[in-house]
Order: sequence, then C-alpha cells, then structure tokens
Amino acid sequence: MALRIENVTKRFGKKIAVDQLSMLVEPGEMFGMLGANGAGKTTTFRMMIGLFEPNDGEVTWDGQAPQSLSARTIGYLPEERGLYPKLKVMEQMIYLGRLRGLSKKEVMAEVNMWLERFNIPHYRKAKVENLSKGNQQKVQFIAAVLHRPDLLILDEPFSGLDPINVDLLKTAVKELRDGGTTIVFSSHDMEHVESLCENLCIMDEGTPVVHGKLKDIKRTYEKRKLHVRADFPIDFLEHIDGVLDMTVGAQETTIDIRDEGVAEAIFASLQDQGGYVRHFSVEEPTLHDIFVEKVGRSYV
Ligand SMILES: Nc1ncnc2c1ncn2[C@@H]1O[C@H](COP(=O)(O)OP(=O)(O)OP(=O)(O)O)[C@@H](O)[C@H]1O
Repeated sequence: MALRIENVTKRFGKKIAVDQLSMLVEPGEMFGMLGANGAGKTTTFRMMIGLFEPNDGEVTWDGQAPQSLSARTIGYLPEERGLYPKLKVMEQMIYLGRLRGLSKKEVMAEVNMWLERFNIPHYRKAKVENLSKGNQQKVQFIAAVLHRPDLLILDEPFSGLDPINVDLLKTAVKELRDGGTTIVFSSHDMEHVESLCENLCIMDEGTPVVHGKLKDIKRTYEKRKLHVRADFPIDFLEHIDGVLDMTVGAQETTIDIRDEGVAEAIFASLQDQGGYVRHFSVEEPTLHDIFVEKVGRSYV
C-alpha cells in the first residue's frame, strides 16, 4: 500500500509549483516533507488527496489514483485549518465522521478517546471559536484521524503549538505510525523532521533538493564541525590540510573540516603539543548543513 509520486509536475499558469517530483512512501512509514514558504509542499499534498491533478506524472496510493479511493482511506490535516467556528466540537466531529461513513456512536467513542488523550475532554460541547489556537489545532487533528485512515497527511501539524503540545502530538503521531498508519507530514522545522522521520524530502522552489533516508543523506555528507577547548593557543591548527575554516569563540574554537579523517590529524597534533585539552568533539552534520551545501544558501 505504498504512496507513489512519479515524476509529478504541477503548474499554475507559468508558475511551476512542483517540478518533476518523485518519491515513494512505504507502508507504515513516517515521511517528512521540508521546505520554506512556497516550496511546493501544500501543492504536493493536494495532489496526494486528489484535490489537484498533476499536469504531468502520477500520484497513487496502493496503485490507485486518490480520486478513486474511499473517503475512509486518507486523513488530511489542511494547512488552512477548516473547522466551522460556530459549531460545537462534538457536533462537528459527528458531521465529519458521518461524511466518511462512520456511525454517530463510532465517532463519539473515537473523539472522546482523543479528547482525553489531548487533555481537553471538557471541550466536547464548546464552540470551536471559543478554543485557543492550539486546542483548535488538536481538534483539527482529531478530525483528520477519527476514521482511522490508512494514509495520514499532515500539513504543518506542529506550527502554532507550544512545546508541551508539540510533544503530545509527536507521541500521538508516532503511535499511529507504530499501529501501521502511513504518515506524511510537512514542516518548516528541520528538527521535527530529524526527530521523527527515517525518510524525507527537502523541497526548494518546487524541486526536491535532498531526498532519501536520513542516515544515507548524512553519510554522503563528509564535512564535519569540530569543537575544541584547550588551555594553550591552537591557531596552528589552521595550517593542517583539510581545515576549511576556524572560528575562535570565547569558550571554544569551532573548526570546519573536509572529512572526519582531518579530525584525527587535528587530534594527533594537539597531543603533540602536550597541553591540556578540555574538550574535543566532532559534530554530526545537520540537515541544515546539508541543505546549505546543496542549495548554496541558508534554508530560511
Ligand atoms: N492555487 C494556486 N494558484 C496559483 N499559484 C499557486 C496555487 N497554489 C500554490 N501556488 C503557488 O505555488 C507555489 C508553491 O506553493 P505551496 O503552497 O505548495 O508551497 P508550500 O511549500 O506549502 O508553502 P507554505 O509553507 O508557505 O505553505 C507558490 O509559489 C504558490 O504561490
């Protein structure tokens, strides 16, 4: 039941919103879509749910076009949150659940379970407009999952939530994934994607610039950052082959190096000095480092 995006392009007039995007989301996987404003994430999601047709290429879930899937197959948290402000939470959920073929009883059981989990059971009968932005977002999330979809698409699920609620939602999303739901979510925030996904795609102006398994992406990036704190001057390190840049801070010196082998050479030459080295560490590359190298500018 994989989600396949094959060579998909979507244009709006002359604007190419998504340009030859291919990606595969395996069943039961959590896949992260990263990209700054206007990168093409929402357009991609709208093609996944069948709201937009690609100009070229194909989107399928389990071999079928999204338009031909049952209303229960996909759950979608839209970026432009779309709840009816005047309706009460449970009324609204029952309405949405019935549209997807659930009975009132089924919806109520499911929604009550989620409201408890999100620590807002007392809002069952509250009008949506009277809820805080974060709580409205939780309710919108419940609307996306109440029919237990096989494929869950979440557009910026963490934006606007405080850190406690981000954790609450992350835990819920992980549990759904562990229960077999296939999840695709977007975020501007690289850390959310690094902490949740094995596979990811970074979009930039409609084009996938970094794509694949997080582990493999990191492995192919050789540059490293080194942090050194020593009780003696270490400026001589800048002459070592493979040192790309050195920044002397108040506490420690940060050294950009060509690859991890250079760290060994630096370590050996520090030992030769015979002084006391308080700190020596090699930093893993972040997604941000990788983006900067690929695209030639900062992410946001
Ligand atoms: N319906 C539309 N008509 C015309 N242009 C559109 C339409 N939808 C999106 N675009 C354009 O396509 C590009 C990609 O937009 P999209 O909303 O997919 O990006 P995004 O990555 O979701 O950005 P954000 O993080 O700001 O939501 C943008 O330049 C946008 O202006």
